[in-house]
Amino acid sequence: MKNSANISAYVLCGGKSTRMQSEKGLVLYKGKPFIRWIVEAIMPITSNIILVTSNGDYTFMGLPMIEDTYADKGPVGGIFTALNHTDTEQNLILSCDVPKITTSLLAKLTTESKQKDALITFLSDDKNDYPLIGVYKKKALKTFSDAISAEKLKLCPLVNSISHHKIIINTEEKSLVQNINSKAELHALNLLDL
Ligand SMILES: Nc1nc2c(ncn2[C@@H]2O[C@H](COP(=O)(O)OP(=O)(O)OP(=O)(O)O)[C@@H](O)[C@H]2O)c(=O)[nH]1
Repeated sequence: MKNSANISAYVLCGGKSTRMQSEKGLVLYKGKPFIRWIVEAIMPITSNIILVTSNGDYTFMGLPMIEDTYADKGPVGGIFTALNHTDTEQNLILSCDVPKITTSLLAKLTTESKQKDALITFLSDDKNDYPLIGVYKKKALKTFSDAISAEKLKLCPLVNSISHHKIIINTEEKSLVQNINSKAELHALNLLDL
């Protein structure tokens, strides 16, 4: 069931892709660009999907695109741009480097987020937080604006410093949230999942 009136989705496609050395959201997993895998996983949750990027190479997706309000502020700047733009309380925010993400994991995230008062709900495991697979309330905007003013641009400490709820993923789900940052990781992914 679509609930596009209640939730927006923003995929962050900015940054430098230094480790991948080519635009991360456009590299191929099983012959399909990362961005397409991610958007297809989001579609059953909401059709209100926006890409946060100024890179015209993403226009083939046929989705709205918005530019960062503040350039070169990393994911914190991308999230600010999304929360400043949105007109929904709930906002699914994803990075463009998680091609194995699934609709069912995103549905778990969005459902739990609605039941919690926390400003941010995101996935986590025993070692890592995954704040770029998260739901951010519009009310979190001030946190991001303050962080940019103070040049506090590290996302993990920031999300842990305000009201948040972590959804602990199980062992099988760990491979679904893997972010692919380099050519070596991409190569391994395509080899393992052939
Ligand atoms: N809109 C926007 N997205 C960003 C920005 N910086 C990073 N991102 C996105 O945030 C996610 C995580 O990015 P990182 O892996 O931390 O950084 P990166 O610049 O993409 O890659 P590296 O240069 O290899 O660190 C990815 O989806 C990026 O596209 C930014 O300044 N603006």
